[in-house]
Amino acid sequence: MRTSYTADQIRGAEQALMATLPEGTLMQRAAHGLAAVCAGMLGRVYGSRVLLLVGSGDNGGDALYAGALLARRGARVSAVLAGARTHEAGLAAFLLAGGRVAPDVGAADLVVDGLVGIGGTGALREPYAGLVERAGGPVVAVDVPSGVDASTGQVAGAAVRAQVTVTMGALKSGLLVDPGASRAGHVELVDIGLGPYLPDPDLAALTDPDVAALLPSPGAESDKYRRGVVGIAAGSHAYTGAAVLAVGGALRAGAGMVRYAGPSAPVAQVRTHWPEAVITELDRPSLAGVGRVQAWVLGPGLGTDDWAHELAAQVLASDVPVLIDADALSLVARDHSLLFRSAPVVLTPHAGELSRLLRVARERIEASRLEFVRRAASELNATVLLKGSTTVIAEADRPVRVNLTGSSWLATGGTGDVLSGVAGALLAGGLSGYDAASCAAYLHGLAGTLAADGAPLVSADVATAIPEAMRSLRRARG
Ligand SMILES: NC(=O)C1=CN([C@@H]2O[C@H](COP(=O)(O)OP(=O)(O)OC[C@H]3O[C@@H](n4cnc5c(N)ncnc54)[C@H](OP(=O)(O)O)[C@@H]3O)[C@@H](O)[C@H]2O)[C@@H](O)CC1
Ligand SMILES: [K+]
Repeated sequence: MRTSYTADQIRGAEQALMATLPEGTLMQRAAHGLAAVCAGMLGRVYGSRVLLLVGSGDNGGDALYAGALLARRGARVSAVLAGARTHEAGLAAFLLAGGRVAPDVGAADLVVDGLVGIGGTGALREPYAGLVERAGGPVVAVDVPSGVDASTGQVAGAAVRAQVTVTMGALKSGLLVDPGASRAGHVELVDIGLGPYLPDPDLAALTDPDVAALLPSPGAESDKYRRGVVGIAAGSHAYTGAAVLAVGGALRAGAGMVRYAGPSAPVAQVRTHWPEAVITELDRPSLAGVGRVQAWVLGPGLGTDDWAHELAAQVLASDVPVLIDADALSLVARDHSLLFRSAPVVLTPHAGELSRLLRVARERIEASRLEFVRRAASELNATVLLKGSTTVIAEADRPVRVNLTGSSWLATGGTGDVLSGVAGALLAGGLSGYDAASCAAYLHGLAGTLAADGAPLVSADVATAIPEAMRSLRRARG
């Protein structure tokens, strides 16, 4: 499990640790870690040109001490002092090591962004914003890319786009969530001894062994019912493919059995593609005769007419967990009373769907994914998986989970339907909504990477690659 923290949480831990150590120790640890990463990026330190962008706080101090270490190894290091004041001891060490102060940015083999760290607030002010825009060359950001909110990943104006971010003590949440995450590049963590002082994390991200340990696997006693029966209420005369893809996702993710219920057109398609599914053709929106399931997937391609509303109401009146996706999210956005139930609900919106559910502009959601996924989980009393450039999963009183797998090739029609089916299989297999949603996002991202392998994919390929993704996790676990 990887964990991350807000700026305030980091500050609290740093203060507690600092109280046990001689003054300046932490900054020295930070600077040594930073200089080592810079040296690695430069390859040959001697004779290389390094430019430090130095702000008024301790983030600038880290950069100056690291610059001093590089200067002592023969780098030509210059520093633009951008703040109204500069870390005094850091500047003295830098000048003593042969560093020089420059009036403005110039050509460099490496730029070190020490403008602001966890003390930054709001959009970068001048002269910082201009420096960020003028500086050329590969950038290593100190602690967080300047202009990215360390706690939320929000970017309010100009912001550094780093190749590498060297972060001190623990990950900051803004490095895991877009738009901040895509500004951070590769993140290197420098251990400064903060571990014992950190509180419960703000965010958590599952890794291969976590997901391998959570996934249900059949034992000697298993049969199709014990492994979990998933019901899929999806598809319509207009949209048949969504039903095929959701059923495929559920089957490939290891459902003991999939029961599909829908009208004749998608039934014909599902029957052709998935002889494994047990099918009920519906001539009216009723679940009578569909049989017992352990979880429902509701919504892909369902439509939003009265027929769809009635079927959704019946599914949601059941006493098993329900995953609500796509058209069913629109139905719920129009009629929140559909969500009044005691069994678990998992919602899987993208930003546009969440904007309808919360009645908040889509742009605001995209700029502030953490805030709105948390709000949705608490207001709608559900597990909420917000899809997008960073997929995040929220449930009341739990750390938000951030999904770290995925490929840009997954941004294609139908992949969400596969994700619903995968999550439905995991719910039926007994995972909680929180674990089912997080593991489904992880497997789906991994399967997307395997299926794409650097080239376009279609959504059916993602379902096909789910077993390979599971095998790769289990191999990693040994
Ligand atoms: N504490 C520790 O133990 C350790 C800390 N460490 C390091 O210290 C960093 C935190 O240092 P910090 O607290 O001095 O804050 P920091 O981010 O450097 O700058 C804050 C100043 O920036 C300014 N400013 C703010 N927003 C702005 C904006 N939008 N646009 C322009 N300017 C803006 C504002 O200054 P003002 O403008 O008011 O003069 C504010 O006072 C941390 O990230 C890590 O790198 C490590 O060495 C490990 C040990
Ligand atoms: K920085």
